[in-house]
Amino acid sequence: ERLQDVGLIEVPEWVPFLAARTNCGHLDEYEYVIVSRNVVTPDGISHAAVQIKDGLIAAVKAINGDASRANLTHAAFLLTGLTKILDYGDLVVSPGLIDTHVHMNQPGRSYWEGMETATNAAAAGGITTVIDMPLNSDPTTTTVELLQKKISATRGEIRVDVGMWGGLVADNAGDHSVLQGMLDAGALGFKSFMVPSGIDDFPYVNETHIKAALPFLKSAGVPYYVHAELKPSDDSPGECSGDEANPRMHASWLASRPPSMENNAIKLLISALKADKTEAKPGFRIHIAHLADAGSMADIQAAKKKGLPISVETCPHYLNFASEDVPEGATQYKCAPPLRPQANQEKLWQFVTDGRIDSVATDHSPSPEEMKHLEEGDFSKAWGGISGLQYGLPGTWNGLKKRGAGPELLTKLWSSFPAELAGLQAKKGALKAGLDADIVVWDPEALADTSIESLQHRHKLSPYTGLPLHGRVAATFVRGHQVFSASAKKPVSPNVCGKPVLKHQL
Ligand SMILES: NC(=O)NC(NC(N)=O)C(=O)[O-]
Ligand SMILES: [Zn+2]
Ligand SMILES: [Zn+2]
Repeated sequence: ERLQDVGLIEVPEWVPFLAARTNCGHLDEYEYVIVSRNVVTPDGISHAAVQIKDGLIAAVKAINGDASRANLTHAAFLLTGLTKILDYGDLVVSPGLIDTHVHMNQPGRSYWEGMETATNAAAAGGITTVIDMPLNSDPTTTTVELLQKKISATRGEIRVDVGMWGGLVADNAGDHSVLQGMLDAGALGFKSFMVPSGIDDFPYVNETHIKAALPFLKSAGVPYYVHAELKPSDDSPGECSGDEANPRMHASWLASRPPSMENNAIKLLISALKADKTEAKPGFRIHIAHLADAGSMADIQAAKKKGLPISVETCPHYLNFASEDVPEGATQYKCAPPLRPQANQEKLWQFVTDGRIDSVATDHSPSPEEMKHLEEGDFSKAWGGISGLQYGLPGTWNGLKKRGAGPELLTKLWSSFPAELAGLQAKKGALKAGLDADIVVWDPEALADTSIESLQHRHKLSPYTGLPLHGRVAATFVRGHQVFSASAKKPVSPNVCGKPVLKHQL
């Protein structure tokens, strides 16, 4: 009888037969309905029933007529004939978030974070797919063999789906067979640094390397993710003076990484793009990681206007914290590029709300607390990286809400654009029939739980702790598996419901 049921549902041919018949997570059912008055569909927000079967979205059915709060369950039953109905009332039901910039640090540095704790945090934060950076695992992910090590490391660990970026470094930039090998093994695209990364086996690339790699990346039709900061030129201010020489002040760290470092790197990337005449296949773009300097937006915007394939992300920490407000010695706020002044932050918000910034990602880059040197509070010694994976949704929504934007913008920034960036759009990033049932249910009016008790990260030092941010996650579903439910006794399901997301399986 079940086999016949499967035949009734129209799903694309690539969907494996009986994909998710065994269930994982908090729910026993493999076929059920999620209903709410605020479902974010590609056509806007509506009263709708999302029908889920075998891990996929079988249908999204609009509820016409009486969709009063009390009638939702009944309306969903009439529309679908199913009796397992999760009625979320007025909560927002939207595509799960895709965090394209995460350092999980496994294999090799699981004591910095690890896949289990990272994906637990993702589940609690409404993130259904994490794309892992090729560093700070040890070894880094710069060859086929090393990528395979990382794919193997997911086994028995991951609570949400996990994709991987390959590392494009000085050694392999010109070796297209190595790069192609990583794509064949499942990498979704490549990541480079243009400054020292803090990890010895992840050397940064220069203009020559970038020019050597571009023809390959363009013809392969894969994204090139870049940490865009260039070392200051000889005539830049360099050493800081006066108060700023105090290494316990964030201002000292800020002064050592001026906006010109970002701007020079971005200019170099744009000129390399202009110079390269290889035809770009769809899927190729340069994606500027973690833009902190709002002043660089003019160059990015001009390049976009010329039709160059370039996009840009920022991170919740640049949107929520400003340099002036960082307490003395509070190295949990240290990241690169650094948090910039308040005036810059407001401009970033403007670019997020007007659509000029394409995506938001956490750049979760945690380390053991000792590496933050909190007792000395020395910004020059502390590991650069902010721990914020669990707070991507509230860290973005809180400011969107304040500025009058709706959940559709959150979905664009965190689900639909990231899916397209990583080439996942045939499977993820929207609530529509045939896609994976990756869903987050959240309360836009309630404050997120930012207590240490509910924090899933391995290390609990995070600048978000205790911050009042709107956007409380109620439930998270990965391919139909309910991996998080705020109302469950143990909200994060202990089951390993995630799968690696590999390019050849898309
Ligand atoms: N090695 C890192 O994790 N670096 C990261 N560190 C930050 N952002 O401070 C990054 O993405 O640049
Ligand atoms: Zn970076
Ligand atoms: Zn990063």
